[in-house]
Amino acid sequence: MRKISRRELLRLTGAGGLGMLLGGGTLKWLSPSNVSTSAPAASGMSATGQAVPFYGKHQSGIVTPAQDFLYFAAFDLIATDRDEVRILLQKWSAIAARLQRGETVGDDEGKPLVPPVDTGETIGLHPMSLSLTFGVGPSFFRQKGVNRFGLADRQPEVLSELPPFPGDNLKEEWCGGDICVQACANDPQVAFHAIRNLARVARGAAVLRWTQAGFQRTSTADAAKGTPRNLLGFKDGTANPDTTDNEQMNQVVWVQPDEGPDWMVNGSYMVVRRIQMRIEVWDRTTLQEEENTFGRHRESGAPLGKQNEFDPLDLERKNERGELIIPENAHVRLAFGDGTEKILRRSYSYTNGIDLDTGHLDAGLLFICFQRDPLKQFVPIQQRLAKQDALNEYIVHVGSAVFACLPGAQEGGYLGETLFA
Ligand SMILES: C=CC1=C(C)c2cc3[nH]c(cc4nc(cc5[nH]c(cc1n2)c(C)c5CCC(=O)O)C(CCC(=O)O)=C4C)c(C)c3C=C
Ligand SMILES: [Fe+2]
Repeated sequence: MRKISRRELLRLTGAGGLGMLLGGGTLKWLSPSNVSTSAPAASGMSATGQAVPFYGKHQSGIVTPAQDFLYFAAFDLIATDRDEVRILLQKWSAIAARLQRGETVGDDEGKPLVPPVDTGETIGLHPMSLSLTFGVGPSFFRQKGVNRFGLADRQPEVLSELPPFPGDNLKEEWCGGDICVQACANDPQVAFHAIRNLARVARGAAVLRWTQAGFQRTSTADAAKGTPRNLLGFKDGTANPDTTDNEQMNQVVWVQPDEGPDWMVNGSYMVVRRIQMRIEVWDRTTLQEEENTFGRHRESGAPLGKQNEFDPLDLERKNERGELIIPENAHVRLAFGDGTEKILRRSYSYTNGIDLDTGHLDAGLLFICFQRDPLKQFVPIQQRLAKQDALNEYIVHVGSAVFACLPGAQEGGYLGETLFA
């Protein structure tokens, strides 16, 4: 890892930025040996409170178990040269490793006359399985056609803006971003703290573009950790590929050595769609109509006509009147297609007060999925759904973004090292 000089750091952060946070002192926060552990000793820590390793072949937060809460942030770079971007990723990697261990950004002891290095709201808290997953969007490489950081020749062919889909009602304020950070944790304050502090140290290099908090039923509410339900009341995630099966994950999620670009091997592509639900309309719909919309039973999550949640879909089966049991326009039929396109979904519900246009609750799904190739996986599925899905009566896509999630970093290295090599 190339060391960051003090001059580089000060140029990047400005007098009021990290330079000040450091109190004119040393770059102590970057050193893993200088650890200010805010987390209590591991004894007595529940499984949900444990640390998820930051370093590894792949980034965490993709195939690692989904936590209860999400804080998602898309950033725009205001850095003007490539070194500033590299330094930002180096700083973020060092800090992310600390935060995932349950540590604060840095040691504040003995510096009463400067602002604390860390904002403090996680002092004394467990790591809470925090994972921080970083990705770069198409605009990271080219902004309005401009090769802004000299990295345009490294842009993956499959990392392009998603095509428009019928029915989209995308709002600028929920779209795009040069870099994303997906913070997931079993405590909302831990997830928020991570984004807040990453944004704080990015000062002078990147600014927040949009954020979205998300949640699902907590592991305390369902100790058995069954499939979570979305805000339409249905189990969501049943037919996901098995994240513990490496072979499946290599087929569906991880970029393989033969498909390039080389710097993305062991990374994955993330698609994010902010999907608003027309919950007032849904709440006036009969149970039968709801179940026909998804093609699954609400209570059990089983495919229509089957008993158990994990029974396979039978898309040919007809009732005594000769009608398909899972209707032609049911969500699962169209999402499954011919079974060749698979994605790993890792979505969270959101609520955002009231939609001022309609006076209704603003609630929905921050749909997040991972795949090796968004153009061959997400796009054809969404093309079928956008055209025909019975669910379209009850949802509208209002935000959209795509990111290349970097391969994992090795200890002593940083996220994006292969990209900047
Ligand atoms: C383009 C991809 C998908 C979008 C967008 C999407 C939106 C969306 N989905 C639900 C609820 C459910 N989806 C379910 C299954 C399912 N959905 C997708 C893809 C997208 N969904 C896939 C690939 C699948 C699996 C299909 C299969 O192989 O069987 C289900 C059923 C249970 C499950 O398997 O998870 C539900 C419920 C909502 C509410 C939504 C937008 C708001
Ligand atoms: Fe779905």
